[in-house]
Amino acid sequence: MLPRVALSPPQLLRSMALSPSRHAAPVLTERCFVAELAGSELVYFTCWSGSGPPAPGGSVRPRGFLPRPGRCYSFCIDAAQSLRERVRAARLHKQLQQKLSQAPFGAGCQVLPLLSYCPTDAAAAPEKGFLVQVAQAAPETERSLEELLRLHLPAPAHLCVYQEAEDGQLWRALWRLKGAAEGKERLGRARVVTAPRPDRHPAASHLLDGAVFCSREAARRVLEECMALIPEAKAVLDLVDKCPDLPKKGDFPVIVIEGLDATGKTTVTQSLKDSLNAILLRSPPSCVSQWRKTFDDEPTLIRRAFYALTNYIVASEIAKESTKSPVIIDRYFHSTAAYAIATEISGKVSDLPPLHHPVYCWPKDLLKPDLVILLTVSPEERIRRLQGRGAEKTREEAELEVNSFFRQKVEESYRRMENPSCQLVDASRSREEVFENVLHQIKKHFPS
Ligand SMILES: Nc1nc2c(ncn2[C@@H]2O[C@H](COP(=O)(O)OP(=O)(O)OP(=O)(O)O)[C@@H](O)[C@H]2O)c(=O)[nH]1
Ligand SMILES: Nc1ncnc2c1ncn2[C@@H]1O[C@H](COP(=O)(O)OP(=O)(O)O)[C@@H](O)[C@H]1O
Repeated sequence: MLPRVALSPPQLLRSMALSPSRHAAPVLTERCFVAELAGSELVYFTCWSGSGPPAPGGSVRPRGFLPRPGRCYSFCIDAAQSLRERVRAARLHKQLQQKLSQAPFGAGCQVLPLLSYCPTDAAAAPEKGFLVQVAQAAPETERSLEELLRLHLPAPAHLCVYQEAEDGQLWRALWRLKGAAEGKERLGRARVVTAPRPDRHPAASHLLDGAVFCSREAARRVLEECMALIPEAKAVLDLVDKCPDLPKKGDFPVIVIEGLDATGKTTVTQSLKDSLNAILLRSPPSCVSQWRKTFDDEPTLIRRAFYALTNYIVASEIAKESTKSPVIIDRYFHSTAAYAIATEISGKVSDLPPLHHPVYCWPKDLLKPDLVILLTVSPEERIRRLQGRGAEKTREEAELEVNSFFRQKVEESYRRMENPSCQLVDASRSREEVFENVLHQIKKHFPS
């Protein structure tokens, strides 16, 4: 069983918006929340226990929140401070996500990502949790949820229950779950109102070194913390530690081909290898393939640290090979960053961090290629090719297929990458035309 994560009552009471006294001027709670509803719609809300009308922006009941006549629950896992606690909290969140996708929660429950954040302090780490919408309020579902929290969260665990009152208002009750035998105690009740949409997605300021790693050391520290939990972490670190720091690129051209799966990277890179008499590398490299499934099943913090470190392993190969011949790479840092950003930033393209955000910048200690080409095809053409290829999909590839909003966020994140940015090539044409267009980009970049 995973270690427990401390949920201090003050953080919960703070999110309960217990105003100092019922007659004090009503204030919005310190904590606000954002949930990703179906269709990647984000709903921002907070709780209000003041007696007067809520402040502007906090007076409307958030829509799409509570299925009628159903019920809604939520809980968050405290944003731990130390890296060790962050690793354990991330794995606990992943474990709870898996439990909530199984019976007895499966069919009648919609489990939505929830983020709790402090609107007045962007530096305060957001807390990840879940909003569980239940189509038909049923005591056994509530009991199962309470049991899940009692089992995995530190005692006393806390659960928020949302209900519609006779006046049509949405109310949230905060319950402290004591031991199974002692039942539970209601700590307070507050109205749920919309919260002002922040200028930036609450997760944006915590992407760096939480999902997109901007240094080998930052990624390395995460896997070091995992060694006691994931045996393969040590094997990956041993490989990384054999790689020189800051390997230098050789004199031959280093060209990366990027793009969503089935855009034609494998086809183009193979043709480039033959026509340029180049060495073809891939990220992640084959030497870590056997551990990929293990890390693909881990939460973002750990999974992205793994992919980031594999880029440093490839970098040492690039340094070596580019002294002898041109090097073509199938995926590199831009794939790692684009998938991490699109996974961590809920909502749509408009919710991504703005252009020139540091998360789109190349890590200073990662060997930089001369040219990055992004293959783009229409969604329809991509699906056609995927079906034609019949390849086994990663979970993200499956997600790309069903969730066009996720795909659009990955694509847009690729396009926002800087230093180097991506040169776009329309890859929806014939293999020959696409190859000609890629060669044209390369000749433009390397005139001599
Ligand atoms: N290479 C790479 N893949 C990632 C990363 N993060 C997530 N992925 C997932 O891994 C899939 C691609 O894995 P690859 O090993 O490149 O397999 P592939 O056959 O080359 O993928 P495609 O050719 O694009 O279909 C992506 O579609 C993502 O679902 C990353 O940092 N690097
Ligand atoms: N320009 C193209 N036109 C039509 N089909 C293509 C083209 N390029 C690749 N394909 C086919 O599409 C599928 C995916 O191509 P692949 O090179 O494996 O993409 P990726 O490596 O990006 O996943 C393969 O079946 C491939 O034969």
